[in-house]
This record gives sequence, C-alpha cells and structure tokens, in this order.
Amino acid sequence: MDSKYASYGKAKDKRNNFDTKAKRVKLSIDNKNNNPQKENKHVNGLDTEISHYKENPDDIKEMRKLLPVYAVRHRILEEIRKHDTMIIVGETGSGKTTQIPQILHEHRLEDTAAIAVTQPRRVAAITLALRVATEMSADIGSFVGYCVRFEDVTSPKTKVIYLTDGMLLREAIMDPLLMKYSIIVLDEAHERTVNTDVLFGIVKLAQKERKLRGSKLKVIVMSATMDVDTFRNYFDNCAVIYLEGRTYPVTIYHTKLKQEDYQYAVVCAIFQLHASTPADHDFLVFLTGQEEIETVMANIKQIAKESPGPQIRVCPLYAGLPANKQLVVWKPIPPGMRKIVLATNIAEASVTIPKIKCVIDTGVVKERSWCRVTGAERLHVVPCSQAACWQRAGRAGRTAPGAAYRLYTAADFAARPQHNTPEILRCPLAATLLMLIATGMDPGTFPLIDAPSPDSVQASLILLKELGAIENENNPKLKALGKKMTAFPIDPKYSRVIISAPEYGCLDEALSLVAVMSSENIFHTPLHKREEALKVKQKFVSPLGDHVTLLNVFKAFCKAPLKKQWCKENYLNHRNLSYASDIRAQLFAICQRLNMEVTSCGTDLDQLLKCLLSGLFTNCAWARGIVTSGTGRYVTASGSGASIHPASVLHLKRPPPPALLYTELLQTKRAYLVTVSAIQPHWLHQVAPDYARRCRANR
Ligand SMILES: Nc1ncnc2c1ncn2[C@@H]1O[C@H](COP(=O)(O)OP(=O)(O)OP(=O)(O)O)[C@@H](O)[C@H]1O
Repeated sequence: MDSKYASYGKAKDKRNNFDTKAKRVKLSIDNKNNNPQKENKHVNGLDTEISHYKENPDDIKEMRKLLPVYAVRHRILEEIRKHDTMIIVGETGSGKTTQIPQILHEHRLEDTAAIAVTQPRRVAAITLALRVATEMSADIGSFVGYCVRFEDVTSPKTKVIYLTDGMLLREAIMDPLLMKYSIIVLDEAHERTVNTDVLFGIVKLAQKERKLRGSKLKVIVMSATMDVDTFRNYFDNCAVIYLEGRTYPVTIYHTKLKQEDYQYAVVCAIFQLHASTPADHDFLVFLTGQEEIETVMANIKQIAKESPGPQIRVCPLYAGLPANKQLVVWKPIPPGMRKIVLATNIAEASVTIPKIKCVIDTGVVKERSWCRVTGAERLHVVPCSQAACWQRAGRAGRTAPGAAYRLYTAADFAARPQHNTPEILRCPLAATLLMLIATGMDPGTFPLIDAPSPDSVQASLILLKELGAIENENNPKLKALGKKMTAFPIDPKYSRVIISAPEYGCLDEALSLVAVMSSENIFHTPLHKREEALKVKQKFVSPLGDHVTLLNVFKAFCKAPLKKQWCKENYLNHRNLSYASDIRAQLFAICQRLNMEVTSCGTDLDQLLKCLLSGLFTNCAWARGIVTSGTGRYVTASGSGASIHPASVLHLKRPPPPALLYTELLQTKRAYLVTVSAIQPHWLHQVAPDYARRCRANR
C-alpha cells in the first residue's frame, strides 16, 4: 500500500463556533459528569426489529443521564415554555434530537395534539424513532412513531412523530395550518434542503394564522452547525439557546498531502487503520453514491482476504436501499469482528451508529444543479461544506471517544464555505412550487429564508405549465391534472408519466418502470464476475435501451417463483427489485383511487418511451458526430456535451441513436448520460410541442 496515504497531520479539534451577534441564552453544563469510564458499558445497536432489541433498560437510563441536554433539561423546558419560537444550537451528539422531544412529552407540553420532529432523511427519522421508543420503553407506532415516504408507522395515539420534511410538507397540502401538531421541531436546519426551507415558511405562516385563531403552535429549530444569524433574522429575532458541551471528544486528522484519487485513498486509509485499530472500533466511511460504494465494497472484500487484522463486515448505506436493508447497519455483529459502514451523506447528520469510533471522510458529495433555461438537471461530485465535514466527524464520539480522518488537507478544509449553498438556490423548483400552489399559497409572496432568483421561479413555473400541472405561469392556477399529480409521492415529472400513461395505453408498463426508477440499481455486477454478469444481463437487453431493459428485468422478477435464488443466478439485486415491487403496489393503489384504467401496450414499446418523454422531456440529448473512440457523443438541451454511460446497453450501439432520452446527467471526470433510451428526434415535437419550440429557439 502506498505510504503517502499513511500520513495524517494531526489538527486541533477546534470547532468553528459560527460566531453570531444574536443574544443567546447560554446553558452551560458540567462536562465532568460525562464519565468516560462508561465507554465500555455494553450498548447494543438497534436491531432491525425493535422486539429483538436486547439493550438493558437501566443502561439506557444511565446513558441518557450522561447527555449534555439531560443535565440542563429543566432550563430548556423553562425556555421553551416561555417562547413560541426558538433556536437550539448544540454540539453533535449532545442529545438534541432524542432528548428534547422526550422532555417535551414527559411534561405533556404537546397537550392534546402531537409533536412533529422533522428530519431531512428517512433513515434518520426511522432510527431516531426506534431509539426514542426504546428509551421510553414504548412499542414503535404507539406513542412514538415515524412517517417516511411509503411507510407510516404511527397511530392515533402517537404523540412524538419523527418524520421526513417531505412527509410534513405532504401533510401541509391537506392542512396548511398543521393542526395535528402543537409543537414542530425542525431538526438539522443547517441542511437547507428545499423541503426544509419551504417548511420553515409553512410553519411560520401556520404559527401566525393559528395565533389569530387562539391555537398555539410552538416551533423549535435545531442544529449543531447552523448559521444562527440568518435563522434568527428569519424567525423575527427569536430566542436562541446555545448548549455547551459534548459527550465524547473526537480527534480530527487531515492528510498532509492532497489526494488525487479519493476512492483509492479511502481504501488505503481503511486498511491502514484496520491494521492499527482495535477490533471493537467500527468505521464509518463517507462516499458519494451507490456505484462508488459498491466498488469500494468489492475492493475491501478482495483485499481483506489477504490482510491481517480482525474479520471485516462491510455494510452499505445509501438512500436507494430499502429501509429494512438500511437498518442492517444498526445490527450488532459478533464480537471480534469489525463493521465498516460505507455511506453516502444520508449518514451525515442525526444518526448514531453505535460503536463507530472512526470516521473516514472523503470530503465530497454528489450535488444536484440545473440549467434554468432548459430545465435540464445535472449531478456532480463537489467538495462539501465545513458544516457537512463537522457533521460527518460528529458521527464518531457518540457512544465513546472517536476520531475523524479527513482525506483532505487542513488548508483544503479552511478554504471551504462554512455552510451548504441552500438547495433552493441551485435546484429546480417545479415540485416545490406545485406543492405551494396546491396548498393555495402564492409562490410570489411565500416567505423563504433565501429567495431563489425570479428567473428560477419563472423557469420552474414554465416547466410546470409544460408538464400540464398549471395554467398561466404569471398568475399560476392549478389544473385538474396538477391536482392529480400531487396525489403521487414522487417528482411531478414522474407523476406526469403515470398520468399520461392511459393516453398511450401503457399504464401497466409505466407503473413498473417508474417503480424501478424510484428504487436503486437493480443490477449486481461483482468486480470479479463482471464478464459473467454482463453475459447473463444480455437476455434482458432491449435494443430500445435501458428503460425497456429495466422493464424486462422487472417483469421477469415478478414472474420468478423463487425470487431470491433467481436474482442470485441472474446477477440482480433482490432487495432493490423487491423495493420496486412495493413502490409499484403503492403507486397502483393511488391510480385505482383516481379511477385510472390499467392497460398494457404489449410489444408496442415506443408508446412507453413516448409516455416517458411526456414527463422527462427536459432530458433529451442529440447526437453530434462520432468521436474517434467510436463512442457516441451527445449534446443535451442545455448544450452540455456528454457520452452514454459505459453501463448502458446502448453504450457501444452502432450507429449511435440520433436522439436519446436519459434519466440522469452525471458529471464525474467526464459527463455521462445515465439510463438512456433511443428515441426519434421528432417525438419531442409530438409529445411536448411547447417545450420543443422553446428548446429549439435556445439551441
Ligand atoms: N441508536 C442509538 N444507539 C445508541 N446510542 C444512541 C442511539 N441514538 C442516540 N444515541 C445516544 O444519544 C446521543 C444523542 O443523540 P442525539 O441524536 O439526540 O444527538 P444530537 O444532539 O441530536 O446530535 P446531532 O446534532 O448529531 O443530530 C448519541 O450521541 C448517543 O450517545
């Protein structure tokens, strides 16, 4: 292994305190209470089934008492009673998310309503609810529950609900005043996802309106790394509680040299630490996506065979994994083994994975951006903000002291922006605007912390008009089609595909395809059996491209009697296909509620591709000559050059199709069109004439 990756320059664990002029209520806690001896107390991970949870209730009680928040719970309660809106800033792991809702509930502050605690990510919402239910000796779904897309584990009795911000937004469509809740805790405010930013506005308006009606709504905004001044200004100079102290220290290390290839550096770092760290130190590694995770996982498994040190169990953790598979990460492993969790930024905030003592941070993230003129989106790998780096480091040191190994230099860290650019300033707004319009709100006057440029709003409204969701982008009105679109918990582009499907006689196929596309990679291509896996894949391949190939796999999966075995034989990912099957069932149920006729286009699959184009019309690319390597080169609607991704079934097709419909434009070292189908260039004019005209004028 290359020794240049071995050297970490030790840095001081110096937290950026995001100094703010805001008047704070300082709650100091006695850190000496946090007895490091407790480190060795037995703390199990959450099992996937709460009923199997073996943790000793007395241990849990003791653990709660060690948390900084617990020590000052009475003061916190006093402040929350005094103020309708407040900001709580406290170190990662201090107990904000698990303890504050419990404290509120123990004192029945929610009264006859409930407490909502929002999370940007589903895995956090689920694991937090499971943890809090365990701490409160409750069954999940009784007075503690969670609600995430495609899964609602609450009951009318539930008083503390952990839910994704997307789910609370969906509730706001039905009830903009959110009357079900008397307290809303907006957690991980620093993430600034579009959903959280919109929720801030919805909650602010609901609070104002409810005050007039004599029904109080308390709002608590929390984070370890938020830009306090910005939030305080937005929430009318509200009170700020600043919690001091953390449970366990985390030592930060940076590389001395810049790493040219972070994937290579990560594997080196893992094995260097593996050789020098006790077996009960589990690792959490931050990468950017499923493909990268699978590659690193294959490398680890290969190298582990010849490397000294404890046995290794590698666990992937990314958004596309079904929830029950994500939770495997929390399952305890046999003593003497080391768990290495390979995660995307979904494990960056809020989550506690017990026994993680070592975080390895690549310092990069896959970020979405878009071209306003054409609506085309792009995913690219970029350095993450300082706040994200601190959050990642904060995943160590939760149940014992820990360390974070950053695969970038201290100078690189110092040069990064403190906070994430709010998603609302860089992402398409069509889904958000549709939701606001459906809720009866005026996007022009809606209070946002950072308003997107009027051009962005206008461009998104035009897209919504072209999708058939609204009329008149200058004074938007929801159309019946737009209302139907909001019934589906998916992006409006995909709900448009489903709603168009009866017109193309292909709802059966469209439901399956959208379901597979809402899951994650269904192909399993182990590095050492690549050739064989690709050979087996051939039987599903359609000359029309990846979308029909996905459909072929899904159809065959549905027919297979022994699904797990069949997936293994065919190098397919059983869990992702099963997840797609669940999603399809839910989408189908919505179609039935909307009285949509389920017809099949049989072998006329051009109908399915045209239907797909009716929602994804911004994702077209046109052939621009053939470069010498023989790879087709394309230009997207926004003028970016890109090649077909090597994993596509059309990658080496000769001659390259004149036009393509793609699912994603991925920018790594090169730009790739991911999941593509061959289309006829004139289809765009047939299916989305307004967009085609606009697009031609721009090209
Ligand atoms: N699933 C779990 N298993 C074991 N311990 C846990 C678990 N969840 C939480 N804890 C313990 O509770 C502590 C507080 O967690 P909590 O999520 O409330 O902190 P937080 O202040 O909200 O952190 P963050 O800002 O990182 O979200 C953790 O540091 C850990 O010690």
